[in-house]
Amino acid sequence: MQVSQKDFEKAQEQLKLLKNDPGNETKLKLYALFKQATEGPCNSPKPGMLDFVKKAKWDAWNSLGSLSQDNARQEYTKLVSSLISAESAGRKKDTSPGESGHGGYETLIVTTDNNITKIMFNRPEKKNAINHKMYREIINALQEAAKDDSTIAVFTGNGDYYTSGNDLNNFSNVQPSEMKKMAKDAAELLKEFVGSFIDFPKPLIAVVNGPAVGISVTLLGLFDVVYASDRATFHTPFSQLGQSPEGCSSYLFPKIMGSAKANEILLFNKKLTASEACALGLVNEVFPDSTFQKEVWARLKAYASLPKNSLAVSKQLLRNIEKEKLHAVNSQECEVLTERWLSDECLNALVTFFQRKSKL
Ligand SMILES: CCC/C=C/C(=O)SCCNC(=O)CCNC(=O)[C@H](O)C(C)(C)COP(=O)([O-])OP(=O)([O-])OC[C@H]1O[C@@H](n2cnc3c(N)ncnc32)[C@H](O)[C@@H]1OP(=O)([O-])[O-]
Repeated sequence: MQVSQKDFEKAQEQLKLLKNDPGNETKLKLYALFKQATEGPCNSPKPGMLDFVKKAKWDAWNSLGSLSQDNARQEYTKLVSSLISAESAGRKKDTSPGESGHGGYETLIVTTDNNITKIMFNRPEKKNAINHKMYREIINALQEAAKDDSTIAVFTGNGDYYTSGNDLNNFSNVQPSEMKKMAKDAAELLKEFVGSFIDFPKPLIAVVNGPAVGISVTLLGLFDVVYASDRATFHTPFSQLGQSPEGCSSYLFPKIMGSAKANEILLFNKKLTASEACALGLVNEVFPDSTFQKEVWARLKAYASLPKNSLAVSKQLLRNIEKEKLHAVNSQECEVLTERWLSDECLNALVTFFQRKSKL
């Protein structure tokens, strides 16, 4: 997209019409892009350490390096336009007073409040099963949360389930001639999906409000903290479904809980109670369901008031040691699954589910 000087000036006018404060980080970004667009790379002397505001502005501008004035104009205009559309999308109906809703999601409720971006699975009538749309929306929500003003991001489920994992309808209505393509596309989506958890730059917390199945369990190894209600259970019925582990669990579960315990869970479908998952190190702490929400959100509010940048750099230090390995594991798991999805074992398990002969 080529942005003219006129578009750039229009964006400056539009910015004045914003009703909500976009937050310091976004304001610094806008400042830096504006300076780069109008004056080119940072050319002023570095302010003293104690001149916090000037230093933050200088750092933001300087961080743009040799970005061209054209590109800076373009990025500035794009950022303003995204702020305007987010504001005009308005607050979602499901938000409480004080929460700002992120519009445009069908399968999730995404809100930001008290420096916490909450991403809530929202298909309660289907036990929050993750259909293709939800995979895509989660990837988008994580991208948004990485850039927004929140300090931490939290996943939870609406209704009685956390989530029942992959929506098995993702595999239905596929013509035999399209099976290979379906498996390849699904593996690509899964790789991108898990990759967005591996790369997420801020502390990521799971508030497991009820039973969790399949991929929603394996992904927990990629979260920084996991809190669970005592109603929650953790089940990865991969063999039963003719499938194989994903979410980097083939590497992270043995690391978290030791091979023997991981084998029972990942090979033999062992379903864990919340207290078992806690004893194995997959869950940090279990709360009685009656006080779960109150206790957990009070704690998260306190975490989210800690210095945001310090938390982000610390999270990244911890994650970066393993990032490459995790991406490699993710690729391999997706490759194996591509084959599994074409196997008779997997097809038979799906037929069984849809015939309602057995439930897990
Ligand atoms: C891609 C990456 C690899 C990922 C692997 C995994 O995640 S492996 C793990 C994959 N996950 C599984 O294998 C879990 C499969 N699901 C189950 O075994 C059971 O539904 C249950 C135990 C979760 C809840 O039993 P319950 O008797 O309490 O409730 P209910 O059964 O009456 O459910 C209400 C409605 O929701 C529907 N629905 C729920 N979950 C799914 C789903 N995942 N899919 C589709 N639909 C699902 C259900 O059909 C029903 O729809 P209806 O009839 O109203 O149109």
